[in-house]
Amino acid sequence: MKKIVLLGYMGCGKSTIAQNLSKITEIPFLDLDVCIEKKANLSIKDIFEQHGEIYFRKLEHEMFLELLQSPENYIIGLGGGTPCYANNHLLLQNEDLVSVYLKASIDTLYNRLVHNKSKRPLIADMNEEEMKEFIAKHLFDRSFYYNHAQFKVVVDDKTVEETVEDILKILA
Ligand SMILES: Nc1ncnc2c1ncn2[C@@H]1O[C@H](COP(=O)(O)OP(=O)(O)O)[C@@H](O)[C@H]1O
Ligand SMILES: O=C(O)C1=C[C@@H](OP(=O)(O)O)[C@@H](O)[C@H](O)C1
Ligand SMILES: [Mg+2]
Repeated sequence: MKKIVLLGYMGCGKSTIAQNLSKITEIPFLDLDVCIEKKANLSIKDIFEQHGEIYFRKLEHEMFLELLQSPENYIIGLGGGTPCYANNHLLLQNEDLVSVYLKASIDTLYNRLVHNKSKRPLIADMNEEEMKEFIAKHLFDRSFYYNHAQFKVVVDDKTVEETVEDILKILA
């Protein structure tokens, strides 16, 4: 059994899907953001506010390496930006793991994030119009990195259960 790494834009469902996949497979689940928060003893929002994004990206890279080097098996939910910094995208192609890009459209992401942005410092202060434009541009920039995943699952119009099913098929 290999480590399973879920990636994709903010709001695509990494944390939600990882948790549900964990229940079915009985493989423990770790959320990279939660691991960073525990280690830094600060919320993601406070890390950004007190130390800035570059410091966060350093912690994120270190924690990603630490989890990948652990001898135990995990389902790991990355942060939306994880593959896009510190050459983390190259780690997604490691044969010791299975990486899955949860691909969502701009509309899906916008609809999920619009009422769910306060803990996400990159979008927390944006109004609805700014957010839609930001997501569109940002997703375009980041797709290059997300496309380094070994597998892709389109999540638009799917229930949590349907997306989990799609990932189970990849793992079978
Ligand atoms: N079909 C679905 N799959 C995944 N998440 C969904 C779905 N429908 C609604 N949601 C909601 O979208 C949000 C996804 O957020 P989250 O799992 O934190 O994503 P990420 O970790 O990728 O940022 C959650 O609030 C979740 O309840
Ligand atoms: O896209 C990003 O750069 C970020 C996504 C967040 O994780 P989620 O994708 O789980 O919201 C979190 O790591 C941080 O706010 C930065
Ligand atoms: Mg998350």
